[in-house]
Amino acid sequence: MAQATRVFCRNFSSSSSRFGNIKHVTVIGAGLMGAGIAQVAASTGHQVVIVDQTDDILSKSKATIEKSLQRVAGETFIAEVMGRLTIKTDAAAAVKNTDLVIEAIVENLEVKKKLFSSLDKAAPKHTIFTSNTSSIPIKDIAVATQRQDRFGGLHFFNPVPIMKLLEVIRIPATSDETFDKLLGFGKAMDKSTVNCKDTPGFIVNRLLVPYMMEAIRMVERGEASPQDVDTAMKLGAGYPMGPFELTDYVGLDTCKFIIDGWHKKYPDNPLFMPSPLLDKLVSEGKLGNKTGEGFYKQKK
Ligand SMILES: CCCCCCCCCCCCC[C@H](O)CC(=O)SCCNC(=O)CCNC(=O)[C@H](O)C(C)(C)COP(=O)(O)OP(=O)(O)OC[C@H]1O[C@@H](n2cnc3c(N)ncnc32)[C@H](O)[C@@H]1OP(=O)(O)O
Ligand SMILES: NC(=O)c1ccc[n+]([C@@H]2O[C@H](COP(=O)([O-])OP(=O)(O)OC[C@H]3O[C@@H](n4cnc5c(N)ncnc54)[C@H](O)[C@@H]3O)[C@@H](O)[C@H]2O)c1
Repeated sequence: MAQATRVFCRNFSSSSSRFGNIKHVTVIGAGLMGAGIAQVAASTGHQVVIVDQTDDILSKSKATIEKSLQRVAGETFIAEVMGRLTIKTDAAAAVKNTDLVIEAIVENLEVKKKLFSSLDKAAPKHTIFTSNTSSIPIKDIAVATQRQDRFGGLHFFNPVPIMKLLEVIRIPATSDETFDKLLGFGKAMDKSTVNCKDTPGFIVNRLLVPYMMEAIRMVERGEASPQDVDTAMKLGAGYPMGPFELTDYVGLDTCKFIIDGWHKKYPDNPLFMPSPLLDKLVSEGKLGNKTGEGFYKQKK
C-alpha cells in the first residue's frame, strides 16, 4: 500500500488519547482548502463541523470529500470518516462546543475580522481560533477578538490530503499553551509542522510568491509562453507543477487577493506590483480549475 493510502486508512478513533485537548474541530469555509482540512481532520479521528454560507455549497463540499476519499480508502473507512463530519450554515451555533476553529474563507481581512468577532462571542472560553490565510498577518485578524492568547495561524497546503507540511504561526500574544496545542494538533493530523513567526507569507509563500510573480512577468514581457515556463520548471527544476499550472490549481482569484493585498501593504515593493495578465483573466471569470479555465482550459 502506498504512503498516501496508508495515512488515510489508519484506524483512528475519536476517543484516542493522541488528540490532547483538541477533539472537536470547526472548519469555516467549505471551498478548496476547507474541504481538504475537514477531510484530513475527520480521517484522523476528529469530530468535524464544516460551515459555509449555503446548504448547496456544503453539500457539494461533502460530495467532494467523499469522492476524494474514494481514491484512497475502502467503504468502511469512508463511512466512519463521513460519520464524523457534519455541516452547518450557522457559524455561531457550530462553535458552541468546539475546541478549535480553523477559518478557511475568502482571503479578505475585513470579512475574516467580521467572522471572528462574531465567533468570539459564541465560542467557549477554551476554544482556540486559527486562520488558514495565505498572506494576511495573523495579528491583524486576531485583533477582532478578545482571545489573542488563544489565537494562531494554521497554514495548510493544497491539496491538503497530500501535502505533508503545516505552518504553525504564533503572534506575540499567542500563549505557549496554545502554540503547543496547535503543534500537537498538527501531529494528530499527520502533518510535519514548522514553527513560523507572523511575517509576510510565513516561510513558503515568502519564497513562492516572488517566484510566481516573476514567472507571470516573463510571459508579460513576451520572453516565454506559460507552457514553456511550466515545462522548464518541471523538467529543469524538478517541481511537480509549473507556476501556471499551480496558479490554476490554487485559484486565480485567491492569487489576485494575495498579490493585491501585499501591493496595498507594500506599495513600493516591485515584487508585489499587480499583474495585468492575472487581472484580465480574473475579470473574465477565468479562475483556474474551479471554473474550468485559467491559464489553461481543463480537459473534460
Ligand atoms: C504564474 C502566475 C502567478 C500569479 C500570482 C501568484 C501569487 C502567489 C500565489 C501563491 C499561492 C499560495 C497558496 C497557498 O497559500 C499555499 C499553497 O498551498 S501553494 C500550493 C502547494 N501545492 C503544490 O505545490 C502542489 C504541487 N503539485 C503536486 O504536488 C502534484 O502535482 C499533486 C497535486 C500532488 C498531484 O500529483 P499527481 O502525481 O498528478 O497525483 P495523483 O493523482 O497521481 O496522486 C498522487 C498520490 O496522492 C494520492 N491522492 C490523490 N488524491 C488524494 C486524496 N484526495 N486524498 C488522499 N490521497 C490522494 C494518490 O492516490 C496518489 O497516491 P499513490 O497512488 O502514489 O499512493
Ligand atoms: N487555494 C489554495 O491553494 C490555498 C492554500 C492555502 C491557503 N489558502 C487560503 O485558504 C483560504 C480559503 O481559500 P480557498 O482556496 O479554499 O477558497 P475557496 O474560494 O475555494 O473557498 C472559500 C469558501 O469560503 C466561503 N465563505 C466566504 N465567506 C464566508 C463566511 N463569511 N462564512 C462562511 N463561509 C464563507 C465561500 O462560500 C467558499 O466556499 C484563503 O484564506 C486562502 O488564502 C488557499
